[in-house]
Amino acid sequence: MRNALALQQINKTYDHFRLHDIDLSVPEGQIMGLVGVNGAGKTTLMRILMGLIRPDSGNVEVLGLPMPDAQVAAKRDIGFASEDMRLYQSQSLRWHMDFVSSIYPSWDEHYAEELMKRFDLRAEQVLRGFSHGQRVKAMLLLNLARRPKLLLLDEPTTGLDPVARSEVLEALSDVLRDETRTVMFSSHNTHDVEQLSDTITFMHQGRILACKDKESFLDDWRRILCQGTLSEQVKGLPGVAMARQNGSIVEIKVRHYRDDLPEALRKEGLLVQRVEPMNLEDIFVTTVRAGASA
Ligand SMILES: Nc1ncnc2c1ncn2[C@@H]1O[C@H](COP(=O)(O)OP(=O)(O)OP(=O)(O)O)[C@@H](O)[C@H]1O
Repeated sequence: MRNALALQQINKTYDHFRLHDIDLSVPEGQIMGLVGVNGAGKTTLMRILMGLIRPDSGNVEVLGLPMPDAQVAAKRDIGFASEDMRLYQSQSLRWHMDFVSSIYPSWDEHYAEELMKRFDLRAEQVLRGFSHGQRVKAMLLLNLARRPKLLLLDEPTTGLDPVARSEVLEALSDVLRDETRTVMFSSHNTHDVEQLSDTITFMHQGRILACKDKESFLDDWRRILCQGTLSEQVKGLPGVAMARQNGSIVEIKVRHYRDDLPEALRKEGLLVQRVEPMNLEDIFVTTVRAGASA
């Protein structure tokens, strides 16, 4: 399968931040969710993919074209929605739709009308009067109706109420049905990401901590509850990412869980009471706090 985007050994340094040796690729037709806390570097990565920022080193290829050098050609087939993209406040949604359709021959008016109904937007309304949620939906409509080969969505669900969020997530999952379209979207919210993504990437402090499909994350991690006293030896057992004493209970979170771990814990004087799966949010938070790869 061909890659829709590929980043190789990307570095970018700002005064107080650095993207470190980013290697990341997304095959055509896949949905990649990029999860990271504030300041992780998600927007910087997306801007590099769009050719808006030139990395200090490394190679960027988007839809088979080198970026930023071929950005004019590549952008014909990329949709990019981010909060800081400005719409014209004094113009209506219809004006924006006409404007975008005049530039992009791939504009699908039928799909645009369908999205307008689904998002409950009015074409004649002037953007100044739009709420935050309506603005996000308008931005998505303008990008989705172009039917780009690659969609880059920077935090499309941030700041939306629960209803608007589910409408946006539904529209995005419809995009999934088209196997020729690739989507990369960023979020703080693991729930949104796990609903939509084939592959999930954890990013923190400018580094990729992990990149795999959801099932692999869930298979790998376990939370173990034991009775007893936590020792340094337990913290040093293979795979232990977090261990803490809570009264008489010891809680342990483990990556690369192996069936022989309960026996190793018993040898350290702990009485294992429960071994349970972890959800993606817990895995993400534990990974970030452990500061290691998942
Ligand atoms: N042009 C710039 N000059 C200096 N520093 C920058 C610049 N752009 C981004 N940064 C810094 O890079 C870091 C990563 O920012 P970025 O916006 O990529 O993170 P993010 O993961 O998208 O965060 P958020 O979730 O808050 O949007 C931040 O510390 C930010 O201050």
